[in-house]
Amino acid sequence: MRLRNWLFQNFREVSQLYGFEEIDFPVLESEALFIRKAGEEIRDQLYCFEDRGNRRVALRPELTPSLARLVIQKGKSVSLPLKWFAIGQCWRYERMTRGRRREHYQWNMDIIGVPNVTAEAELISSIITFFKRIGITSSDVGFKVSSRKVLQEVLKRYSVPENLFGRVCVIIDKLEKIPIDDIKKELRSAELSEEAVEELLQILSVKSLDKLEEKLGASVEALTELKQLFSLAEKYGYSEWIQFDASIVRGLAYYTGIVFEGFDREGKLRAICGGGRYDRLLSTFGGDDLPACGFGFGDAVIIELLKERGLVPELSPQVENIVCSLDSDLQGGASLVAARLREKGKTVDLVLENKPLKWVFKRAARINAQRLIIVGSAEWQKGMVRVKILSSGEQYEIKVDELE
Ligand SMILES: Nc1ccc(Br)nc1
Repeated sequence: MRLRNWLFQNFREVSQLYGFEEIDFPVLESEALFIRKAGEEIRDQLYCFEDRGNRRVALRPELTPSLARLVIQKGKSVSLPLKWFAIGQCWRYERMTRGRRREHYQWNMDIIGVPNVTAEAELISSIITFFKRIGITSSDVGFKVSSRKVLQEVLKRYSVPENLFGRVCVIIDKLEKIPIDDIKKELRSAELSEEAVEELLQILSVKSLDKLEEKLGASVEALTELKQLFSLAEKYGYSEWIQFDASIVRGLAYYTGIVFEGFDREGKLRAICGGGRYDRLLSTFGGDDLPACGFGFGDAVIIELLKERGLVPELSPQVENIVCSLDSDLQGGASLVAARLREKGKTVDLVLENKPLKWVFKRAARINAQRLIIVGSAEWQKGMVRVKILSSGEQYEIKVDELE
């Protein structure tokens, strides 16, 4: 819990550093919010059920659909751009045999109402700021960046219907996760011609913007946007963190433009975070479309990375005072001393039972108390208590009123 609080504190401080407002949504939503027909894993693993009102509901697997619903609900009552962040528990339903977690926490930052790539550049910058705060450098982690407009351009040239776009992206996202022949089979089952499949896989292997320009031509929007993003990255000073990689499409069907994911350069871990532009999501829920982009950053892989790099912080419990009485009829005195110290904002662990001093010293060490305050009858008669500084062993008597 201390490690989680430390992580979330950093999420929050970075979000506030970038001027984002915190929001939250219900963990339980209508199942319909997450029903998409693009064959996504997030759909297959939906933690859904029927509630006592016979409603189909689900524990949210991600936060973005709830954010979209909230933007629509707020409608004209909020002024754009919206810069919102949330840290929320998300769920999936997997068989326990897989031994994987069913719940995790995700930090999300989203910018609603900004159509140009300055929004994506800002989001990537915020994640890099987070990494730097916790000691992760560009030699530990990088970002693979691409745009789904690359795929869209290819599909258009092979007249693949628009409504297949999300599904094709979800299939492509499985590259390097399932055999290439299965990818080809799934693409063919999505009615892509043999030629379209080959051209698609060809373009996905492109690793430089120059090469992409050779393939697609300089005027293609995908290219101009990516060039803008890389030029902004240079101004932010984070060029060494990002690289173009056409194979990055991300596995969520609703992305429509720039997509990015944070990866560990040693290649041992799954993606650390990911996000992108989703300009068409609001209309899928009956709202008017607004330009939108955002990312999700889970609390699991980052902890594995910190462990790999020996960067997990030492977060021992810390309390300033432990207060005890030497006999049960002085328990009230101990409570009074504790109350006085707490009124002054001092943290106190009050021993609540009549325990021998040996037990108190053990507990003081376990909770890392700085000071032991003993209420004993002799001192109490004089309105005093005995104080022991646990690090130095120094001890002295002091009037209760002078305690601070
Ligand atoms: N979407 C999702 C939810 C929960 C976990 Br654990 N992983 C992914």
